Amino acid sequence: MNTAVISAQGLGRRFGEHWAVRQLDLSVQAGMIYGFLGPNGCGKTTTIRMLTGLLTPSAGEVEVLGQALPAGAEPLRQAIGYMTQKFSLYGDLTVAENLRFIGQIYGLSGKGLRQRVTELLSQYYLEAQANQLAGSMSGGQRQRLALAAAVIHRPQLLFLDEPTSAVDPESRRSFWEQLFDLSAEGTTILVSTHYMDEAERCHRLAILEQGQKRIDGEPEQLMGALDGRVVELEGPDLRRCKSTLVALDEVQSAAQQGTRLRVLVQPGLADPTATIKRALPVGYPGQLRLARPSLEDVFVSCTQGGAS
Ligand SMILES: Nc1ncnc2c1ncn2[C@@H]1O[C@H](COP(=O)(O)OP(=O)(O)OP(=O)(O)O)[C@@H](O)[C@H]1O
Repeated sequence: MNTAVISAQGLGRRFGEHWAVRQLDLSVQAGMIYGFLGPNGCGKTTTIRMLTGLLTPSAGEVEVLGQALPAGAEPLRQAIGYMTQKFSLYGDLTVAENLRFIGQIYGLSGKGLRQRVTELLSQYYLEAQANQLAGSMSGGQRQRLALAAAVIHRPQLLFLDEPTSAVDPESRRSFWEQLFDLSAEGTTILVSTHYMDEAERCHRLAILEQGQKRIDGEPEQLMGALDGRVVELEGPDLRRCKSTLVALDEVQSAAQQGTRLRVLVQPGLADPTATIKRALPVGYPGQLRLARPSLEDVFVSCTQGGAS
């Protein structure tokens, strides 16, 4: 895993006066599942559209699968798969007809096309729906069909733009199993999401906010870098504790999770639990302990804490 299939320097895109993506440097190695994590409007779709050659950058250099963009957009199109946020297949064609149609666009025909459609129907658990109109399927079935269509031509590189935003947790889990299967076969995957649990499944990820990359790395490393900075408080009156604690210079943020308050302290603090204890009312009966950092903590530490 040491060949960059996506490489960008200073990539940017402006709409009028507004920079939707700014100064983005990116390197995605072959075989990797690379995640873009960020809230709505942070520039995930705009970046993916530039990397697929569909949108011309306003600034920067970008090379995907050896093609400099936008010049190499046409040859690139045959080598990549792209699953957009919106269901873009034909609701009035059946599942099998949709796959045959997309297969033909990618130059498959005859026995090869029939075999590939049969294979995909089985692999993506769509055999029972083969003759059903795509428009009448459930969210999870549509999403499996969209993924099957995106990989019909066995692309080396697959772009998925918030692929699971409209499906239930069970469908999301099985969708990710399919992504790991594709990755194990050597497909490089770039996936955007605003779900922390999905981002944590990626080999590597970038956190985007307001069109800029705030941080990137392996999820475990990013979380490990916050060791010793997350304190969990369990006790009564957490709303009032929160307003007291966020007013401290030593505290970067605090967020309630059920019966607990997670407090992220500034880097370099010698004894975070003691600092927090001192700030709480004398005799406050709550429990304080250092907690294992989560990806949400990473997100809060490197952004303005905007809700995703
Ligand atoms: N064609 C366009 N014309 C003008 N502004 C645009 C256009 N496309 C995107 N933008 C703006 O660029 C910013 C980034 O949008 P983008 O769709 O890339 O974000 P996103 O992270 O994919 O969010 P979402 O998940 O909501 O699609 C937003 O402020 C959006 O309004």
